[in-house]
Formats: sequence, C-alpha cells, structure tokens
Amino acid sequence: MKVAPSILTADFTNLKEELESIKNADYIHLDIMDGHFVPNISFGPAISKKISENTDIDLDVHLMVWQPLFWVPKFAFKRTKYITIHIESDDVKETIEAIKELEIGVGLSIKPKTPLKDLYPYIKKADLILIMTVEPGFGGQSFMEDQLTKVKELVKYREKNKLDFMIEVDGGINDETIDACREAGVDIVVAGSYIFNMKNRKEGIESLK
Ligand SMILES: O=C(CO)[C@H](O)[C@H](O)COP(=O)(O)O
Ligand SMILES: [Fe+2]
Repeated sequence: MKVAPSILTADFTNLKEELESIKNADYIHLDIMDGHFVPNISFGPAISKKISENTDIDLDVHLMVWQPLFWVPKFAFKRTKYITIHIESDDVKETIEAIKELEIGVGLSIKPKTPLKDLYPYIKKADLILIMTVEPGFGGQSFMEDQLTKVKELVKYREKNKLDFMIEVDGGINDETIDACREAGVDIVVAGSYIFNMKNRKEGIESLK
C-alpha cells in the first residue's frame, strides 16, 4: 500500500519541519480548492511551488476547482507525478490532453454521489483513479465505506480491460478504515488528519503501509 499524506492538516507556519516529518511518504498530496467547486479555499501555486522545492518526494496534486484547464499548468513542477481533476468539473477532455502534454500522470476523480459509470468515457486515458471517500472540501471527515464498492468494481474493470491505472482513495483514512481499503484493492491511500495529528508521523505512515 502506498501512502500519500495530505498536507491540508499540516502546520503551514512550519512547513519545512512538517515536510521533514513525512519523509517516508510515497507521495505528498496537495489539496487545491477554489472556493467554487468546493465550499473552501486552501492554497495555490505559490505555496505548492515552495513545497516542490523543499522535498524529494513526488507530488500528487488534487484539483478541486471548476476550471482545471486554467490551473493545470500552474502545478506542473519537476516533482509533479500526478494531477487529478474531477470529472464533474469543466473541460474534462481538454484538460486530460493538457496534462498529458506536460508529461504528467492523469488522475481522474469522482465525488461520492457521482456514479462510477460517468468515469468510463475517460478511463483509458487515466494513470490514476481517485475515489473520494468523503465529500470533497475539508479534512477530518468520516470515511464513507460504501464508496469501496466503486473500488471493487474498478479492480474488476481494470483486469477485464487490461488497463493499468492506480486506484487511490481520499478522505477519512486511519488505522480503523485502512484494512477495508486494502481488502477492496486500493493501491494508494491519502491520509491527512490521521497522520498530521500524530506525534510520530513516520510511524503513522508505516502503520498504514
Ligand atoms: O481531498 C481532501 C478533502 O477534500 C483531502 O485530501 C482529505 O479530506 C484528506 O483529509 P483527511 O485524511 O483528514 O480526511
Ligand atoms: Fe484530496
């Protein structure tokens, strides 16, 4: 299991040390919120750039914005491994092509109320599928276990169609919810509050792995 700590719950006045505390992470998950697609604003390209310059871990950018086509180039750092957009947002097809042109992995995400079938028209282009296990917008919410049905379906779909995207879940991941994720076939978990509320973050990451 790969672990991507979400720095949404980190102490932003102390980012250097916060990054140091998660050095054994597989990816760093950046939650970008525009105040329109979700009812919250997080941080933008300037802080993300600073993060990218102060880590040697690859970045997993989660765009919760209405106009990803405008925002994608602003998060194309040397360390950006994936940029994930929501298929509920505007210009999905064009944005997928824009991410590919930047030679960055394409991530596609759906909110809990969006059916999995809405992903299928785009799925062949995806390097990563992100199943939200909370309503996007805030850290610290409860895990929606019913969303793992989508993960199980995706595992079957991937095998049947000989595809190779990674399956990621985001929201409410902790030591109690991780086993169900593993059993469902998840490849990457995003965990924010569980890791950053711990004293020893490295142990928290190891225990999820
Ligand atoms: O995308 C997100 C919220 O929209 C966050 O990545 C997610 O909520 C992580 O936080 P936590 O682990 O505290 O639930
Ligand atoms: Fe996220």
